[in-house]
Amino acid sequence: MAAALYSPNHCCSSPSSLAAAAAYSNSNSSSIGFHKNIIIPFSVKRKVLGSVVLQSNCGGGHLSNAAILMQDGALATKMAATGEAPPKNLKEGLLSVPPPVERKAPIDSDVNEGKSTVSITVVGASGDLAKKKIFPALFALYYEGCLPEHFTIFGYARSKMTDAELRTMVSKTLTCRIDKRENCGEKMEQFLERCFYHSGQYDSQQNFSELDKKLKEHEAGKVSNRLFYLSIPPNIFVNAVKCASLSASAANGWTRVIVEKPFGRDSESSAALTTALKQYLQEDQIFRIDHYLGKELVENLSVLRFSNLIFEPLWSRQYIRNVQLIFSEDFGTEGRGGYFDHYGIIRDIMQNHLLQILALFAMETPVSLDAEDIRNEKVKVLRSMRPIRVDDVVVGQYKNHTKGDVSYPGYTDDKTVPKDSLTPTFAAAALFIDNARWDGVPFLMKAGKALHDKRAEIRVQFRHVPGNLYNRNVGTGLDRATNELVIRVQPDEAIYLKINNKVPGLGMRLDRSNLNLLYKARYSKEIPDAYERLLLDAIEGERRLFIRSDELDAAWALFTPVLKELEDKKIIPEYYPYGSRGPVGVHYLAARYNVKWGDLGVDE
Ligand SMILES: NC(=O)C1=CN([C@@H]2O[C@H](COP(=O)(O)OP(=O)(O)OC[C@H]3O[C@@H](n4cnc5c(N)ncnc54)[C@H](OP(=O)(O)O)[C@@H]3O)[C@@H](O)[C@H]2O)C=CC1
Ligand SMILES: O=C1O[C@H](COP(=O)(O)O)[C@@H](O)[C@H](O)[C@H]1O
Repeated sequence: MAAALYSPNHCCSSPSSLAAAAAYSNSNSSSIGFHKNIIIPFSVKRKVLGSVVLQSNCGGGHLSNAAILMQDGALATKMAATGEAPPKNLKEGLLSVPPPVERKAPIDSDVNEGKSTVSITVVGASGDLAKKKIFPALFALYYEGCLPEHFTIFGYARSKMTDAELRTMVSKTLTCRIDKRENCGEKMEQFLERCFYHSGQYDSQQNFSELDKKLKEHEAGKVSNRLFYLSIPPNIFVNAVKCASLSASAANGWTRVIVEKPFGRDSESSAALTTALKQYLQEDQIFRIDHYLGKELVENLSVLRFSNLIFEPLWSRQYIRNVQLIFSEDFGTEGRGGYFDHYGIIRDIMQNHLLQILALFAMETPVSLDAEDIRNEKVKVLRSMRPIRVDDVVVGQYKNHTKGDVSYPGYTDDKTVPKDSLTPTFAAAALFIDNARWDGVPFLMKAGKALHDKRAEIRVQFRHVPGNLYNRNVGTGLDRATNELVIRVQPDEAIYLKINNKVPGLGMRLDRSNLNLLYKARYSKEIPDAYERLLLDAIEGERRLFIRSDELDAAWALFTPVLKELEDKKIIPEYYPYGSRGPVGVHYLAARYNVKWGDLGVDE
């Protein structure tokens, strides 16, 4: 029997391991995979017309190598990324190899073959994000066998720490999704042994040269690739990039820099940041992270739309009445008030996370899944957007609230926030895309902190069924009877479609039900954290989920004028109690466009 095996390049490239896996797959076993010649569990096994396709834990759709077991038992590999032809002696019609999902970005085959190294430096390693997200994500990748064979992780910050102290700090925070898994302790030990620390200033080339020296020792003469993750406040981005680039760039491999948001606070400062970064880096070395693009359900948005015939034909003004992009958190700016007060919720969430989702949602079909093709389509959406009117924006700020014995602080109770701050902790806005597909469709965004629940979702409300035979049975709630598609990004990831159906029985009464794909009911595997996907992508040179500079410019061009107007006019936010549903103004905004917020309805 013939078998076709697909594997991500970084996990599985050895022909002998592929052969072993192929043989194993033929033995009617449960799902398998392979890593460094050792068979490890895989998550998915599918039959494709007599061939067996395996996907690894490291990438799902990010497939790059296909190993083809031929009839005579010989094994050949096909580099999907290079488009190399299948082996000549492959008998025609023997195999059905589904087209690989190509990653056209250069796949670092040297890394996979163990010839080169990847050094990851977390700049700002002593900080909140590094502890909370970056180190746990790196460990999860290591646990899953997704990091290259030769890798080293360095923490870099001003704080004085030894390697051992960094390891202790990191070990305390590895309370990630992996921590209850088999062999977690052992894996963690192995992971920590590959973590080191260097203390230095962010603007000292001398200190970065010292780091370079240490990195070289670990790279041991191999081709070196270096990834710097800037997990530091934005005012020191440029200094750190300058020093890293001039004094610690890879000598003979790639150098990439992940930059955390905020990328400026308006068009001007963002452009200045881009110009400054480009003094030291090429655009293709800069990976601007928007971690919402790494979330599973956001990643699934294009799959849902472009791989299901039933959605794409409805995806326009003809059938969609409005789209809602909703973000809410049930806690305030606790601990981050100093940062937040300079930015506010529009810059913190709307201009990046929600707008990126909107662009993905509304873009035309890209030519391919190639990063540039997708980003080209997103930019077109952003550039087709109508300027936001200040009247189409509602801003709010949370105030203190006591519930029972518990007292919740107001935003300005934070000592790092000025008492008279007008910074919005909540905002809602109506946006429009002036193109043929979306003309006149309101895209309503809403984002807030210290609200009654935590959620991020996309709601698509469809139009009424014309001449609906069943209007009579629906009664006056015609609005409630329209279909709604909900993509719940978090928590409890789900995609559900509200449909009308008949209540069973002899009468004719209509009911509203959900066709519900609840991920935790459908899949036993945990959903990886967004940072895992994005770090892996950066290591692989996959830019699809990172923000290109022209996307960033277009996003700022949309929001800068309205932000300026809100700030110049000193618009006073509507105050809402901590833990409430937010300012009532959002209902007036929605009503102006004949919209009802889906999350505030009776049957959300
Ligand atoms: N925390 C979060 O949840 C999120 C953070 N971000 C972004 O990620 C980046 C890092 O965030 P976070 O970890 O919270 O930041 P921190 O405030 O924790 O700063 C990270 C490290 O930078 C150094 N640092 C802090 N302030 C200064 C300063 N004024 N001058 C020089 N060095 C300083 C400190 O290290 P040392 O003193 O040891 O040098 C600190 O440990 C920021 O750009 C932030 O906007 C984005 C999304 C979410
Ligand atoms: O970028 C940010 O995102 C977080 C929310 O991220 P999530 O993955 O936990 O939903 C938000 O709290 C923070 O203010 C913002 O800077």
